Amino acid sequence: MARWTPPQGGYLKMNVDGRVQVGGGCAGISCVARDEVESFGYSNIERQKQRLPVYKYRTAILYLVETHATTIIVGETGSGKTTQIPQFLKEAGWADGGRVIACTQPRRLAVQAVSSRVAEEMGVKLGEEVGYTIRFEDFTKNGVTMIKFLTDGVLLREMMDDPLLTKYSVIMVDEAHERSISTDILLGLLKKIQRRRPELRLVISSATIEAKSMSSFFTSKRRRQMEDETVGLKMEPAILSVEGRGFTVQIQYVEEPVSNYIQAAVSTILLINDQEPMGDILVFLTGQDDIDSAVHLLHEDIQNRSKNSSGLLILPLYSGLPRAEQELVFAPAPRGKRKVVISTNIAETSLTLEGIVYVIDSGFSKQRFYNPISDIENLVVAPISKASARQRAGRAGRVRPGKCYRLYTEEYFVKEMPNEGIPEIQRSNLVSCVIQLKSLGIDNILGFEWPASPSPEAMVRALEVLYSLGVLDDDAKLTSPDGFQVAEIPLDPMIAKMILSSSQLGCSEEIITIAAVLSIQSIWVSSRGAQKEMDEVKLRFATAEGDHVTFLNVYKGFLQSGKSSQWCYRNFVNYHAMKKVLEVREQLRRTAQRIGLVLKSCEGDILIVRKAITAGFFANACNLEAYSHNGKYKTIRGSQEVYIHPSSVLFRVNPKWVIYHSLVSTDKQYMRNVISIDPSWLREVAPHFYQHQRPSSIPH
Ligand SMILES: Nc1ncnc2c1ncn2[C@@H]1O[C@H](COP(=O)(O)OP(=O)(O)OP(=O)(O)O)[C@@H](O)[C@H]1O
Repeated sequence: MARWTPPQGGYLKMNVDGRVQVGGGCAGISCVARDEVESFGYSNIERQKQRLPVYKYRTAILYLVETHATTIIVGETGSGKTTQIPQFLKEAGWADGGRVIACTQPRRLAVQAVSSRVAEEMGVKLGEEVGYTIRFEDFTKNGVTMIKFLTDGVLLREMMDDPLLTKYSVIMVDEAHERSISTDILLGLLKKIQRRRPELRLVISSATIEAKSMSSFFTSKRRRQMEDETVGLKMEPAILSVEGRGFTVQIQYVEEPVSNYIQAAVSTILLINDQEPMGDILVFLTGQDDIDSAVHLLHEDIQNRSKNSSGLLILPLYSGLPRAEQELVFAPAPRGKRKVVISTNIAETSLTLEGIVYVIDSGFSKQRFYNPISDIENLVVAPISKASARQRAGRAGRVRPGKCYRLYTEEYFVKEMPNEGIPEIQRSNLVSCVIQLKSLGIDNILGFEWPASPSPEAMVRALEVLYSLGVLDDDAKLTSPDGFQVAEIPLDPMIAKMILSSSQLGCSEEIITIAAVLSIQSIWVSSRGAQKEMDEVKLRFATAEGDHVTFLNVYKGFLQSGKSSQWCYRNFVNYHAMKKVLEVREQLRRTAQRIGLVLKSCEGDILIVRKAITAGFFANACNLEAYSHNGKYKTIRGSQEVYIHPSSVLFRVNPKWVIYHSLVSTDKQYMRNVISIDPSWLREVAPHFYQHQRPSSIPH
């Protein structure tokens, strides 16, 4: 990850381009002038709806959906696709007779935000006519919910119980341009479903999608033949382009490339605060570490220098943040305060934060990159695409005109920034994806029709891992019962396998707690500027066995305290995260019971807990280099150089053999959540995987 040296203070010089890049047209609606901004009404929802560009296309959209199996709708960000199209469909009767209209989103936060907006617009209670489902959370009512927002991942899971998705009349796949891995799998499967259920309508909506390539994906000889069978219904997709945008967003670029985007973002916040009229600020950085640094720098400024900046209300936003803290970004800023939301690209699409007038775009995001040769998946800070940059700018023009400050030059934007990002499926580990397809009965994965084909190497790697986990058999079919059970658990197959093994070993209560903690980004609060104190407190829970066992101690302490928030505060434990752990744990216990696992505690026999972890994560085993003084490990498979992350309780302890849960890549490859193991367990739990290993590298 590139780290730039901070600039020597001072504000950035921005270069205002006269052209309006985002939101230029206002769709025939006259844009409000700045002095009108404050009084721009939120009151009349109906009037707001009618102002949206998509409103003029209502009849056209309904006609196309009626007459075409698939309709592709391309429209600028803010044109009203997400919030309005499901309502049009409902009004036209697509939810009559107990049928449901689905609208998928790549991100959980967007699902929640958009569903509450639509419920508000329709004047109904969220969870009734309009509901939502995200992993571990279902806010819908059978027979009552007519419009359901859900993540694309959840819709994939629903196919396991109902492969033809029979309760849905229309499925709208929103933000298709993001090309998330689940969106791509979903598109491939929906195409298949339409062969069996031509009456199912698809609406694929996107801000920037190359409509032609999506259209050719949904066009085939077979589909043309189907037109003769489906009287009056066209199987070839229709494409509709919704002209018009939200409000004007003026774009500003830096004159010279910035050397440190965090510092540059902070300087720009202060610049806006000093020089621009009231209005909230949304900043796009890459991840929690960047965001924490920016928040820290801003707080320093508030304390040390600028009196003005005391009027700032600073709010971080990232997916690992507990829900209650995420929701703060939606609340209006107190009078006289300017809200500054510092976010990852979680806020890039579908979200409307009402007060946002200014957007600061760092030009970077954290992206997944998987190398099938080394079998390592990293989250890397990488430049965003033009499509993302436009989405980010669009967050400023949602309910009033705005400004977007791009922390890169115009020349870079025009000449170097790629138009579109690489689809996630082409840069991800495919283990979860393969098991999902297998569980849906798609046996010929290599022959599956993908909107963008994944690499054969990644596919083979995934098959190999699943085979070694005992999830697939020699014919690459799901094994029974293990394979089917793993597929039923809505977590990474390695975690699912760990849970399965714990049921056999008699420690499922402990392993389910660990799985719940691992599904949360972090159970610790950020150090509140007291790193040393925090490290000391952490030591109270730490064990020489590693982080997973430490989590068990924290969980135990939390229960013994009577689930006290005070206890959490004293111990630097995030109370909301622990509440989430309880929730997820309950869900996992229910899933485990449903699929026939034995729920049992090992009453403190930590050795079998570590063995169960090894049964899921044997592929992540590492060995400390002989005579290594700097804690250098090598992965058993692939011989990659890795180190224990400083946040791990095993940092500096450096046991000889360890297993990690995930890798993060900064200046080095760091293992996060690490546990020490006995290497003889590796051959015991995964004989196939380690059979070709040099005998000397794994002791018997
Ligand atoms: N929570 C909200 N509060 C106020 N206005 C909102 C809210 N949600 C949506 N809107 C209004 O509706 C407009 C359209 O939002 P919608 O999400 O439907 O657009 P979209 O075309 O799907 O854009 P995107 O591709 O960015 O999601 C917004 O620009 C905003 O004016």
